[in-house]
Amino acid sequence: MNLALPPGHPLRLCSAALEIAPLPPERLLAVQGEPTAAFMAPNGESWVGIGAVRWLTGRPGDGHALWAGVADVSPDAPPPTALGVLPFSPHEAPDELWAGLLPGGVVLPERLVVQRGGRAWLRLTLPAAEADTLRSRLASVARELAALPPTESQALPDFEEFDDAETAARYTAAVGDAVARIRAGELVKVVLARRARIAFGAVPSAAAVMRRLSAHQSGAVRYAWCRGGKAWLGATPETLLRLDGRTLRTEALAGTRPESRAEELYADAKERHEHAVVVDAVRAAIAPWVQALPPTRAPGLRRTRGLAHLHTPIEATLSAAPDALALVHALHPTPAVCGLPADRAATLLAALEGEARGLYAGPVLRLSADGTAHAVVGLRGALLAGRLAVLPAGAGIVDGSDGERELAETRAKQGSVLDAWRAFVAA
Ligand SMILES: C=C(O[C@@H]1C=C(C(=O)O)C=C[C@H]1O)C(=O)O
Repeated sequence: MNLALPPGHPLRLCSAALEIAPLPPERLLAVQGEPTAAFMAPNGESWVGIGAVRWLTGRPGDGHALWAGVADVSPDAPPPTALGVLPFSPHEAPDELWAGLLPGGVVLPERLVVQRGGRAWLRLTLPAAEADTLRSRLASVARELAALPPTESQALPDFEEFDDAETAARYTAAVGDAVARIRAGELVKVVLARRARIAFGAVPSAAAVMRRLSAHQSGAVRYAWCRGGKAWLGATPETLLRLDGRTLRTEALAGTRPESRAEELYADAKERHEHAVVVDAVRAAIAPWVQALPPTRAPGLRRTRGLAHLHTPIEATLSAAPDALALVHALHPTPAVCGLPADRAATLLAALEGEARGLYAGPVLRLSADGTAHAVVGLRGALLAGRLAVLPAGAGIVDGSDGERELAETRAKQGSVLDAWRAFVAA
């Protein structure tokens, strides 16, 4: 084996890949890892990482540290790829619910299964000192994966929602408070979230929960971060950024209706305002990084199963070599999940929500060694802890927002997760 770097150095890693038989990516969530992380794109490409050979906080500049000293001996296979999740706010104190899943970070997985174009590869990355064992360990991990039982096909236990009335009343009151502050000129927009709490009759497998979401929301990016017996997983419609060479693609996604009433979004001044605030903020965030901002354009619609959003794609060419993590930090949090001005909105939402956001609305990352990257926003998700599932969802509050309507919007967003689970329970 011809490694470019001398073995024996603790900072050196070697990485090799082996083609394996494709398998449902969700099945891999049953493999215990510290952590197990998944990123599944609508085009069928998926990455599932198990364990970590490097685990960084995800600060700007960490990208270089991820790949430094990694010798890839399988350059014809899909490249080494890091996966990660970042909290909504690095300043928030985690509560009991999120303990174990936080602080997140960016992980170079020890075992990585990449699938694309109907093919699958297992990649193993190890300290270079263990390079001699790479091939035999690849073969034995491949055998273990091939023998995994199909846990993703298990039926989901029945479930029910509890304590909704109390949190619903608190939410409508918080919307009233926020509107009063917006009218007083303190801020322009704030996104307020609330949790739905679900009790399953028995502990569900994360693989089966994820599979229902994948089947129902195949047009979304599905993600998972599992650690210490808990999982944060979901199917999000929102991309924070995509990088391919110097091409940067981002978007504004805000303004919501049930899918059957999607066309109303165009004529609704409040939704158009909510959306325009996000467009302006995203353009301002990328302005220092790009050669030229694209002309502004009228929003279109993004339809997910059950919901529709106003959507403005924004594409530009970067003026220098990309640093995906720096761009993620420049864009996050957009006013689609926080508000405007961002600092006032963050303070207000923390006070009014009264519960930690944890990984909800935080960036979910796929960073590949070939420089391509995709970051999405951790929405439409559920935190699984034993028989409990907690589903956070929010709605953008501006002048003119009504508490009951915003509450209904958060329920509809939680419904996109619950409907996926129900569809299977009823089948
Ligand atoms: C905050 C959420 O969604 C965000 C808020 C939206 C809105 O206020 O219209 C729409 C899409 C997302 O950007 C969520 O799903 O929890």
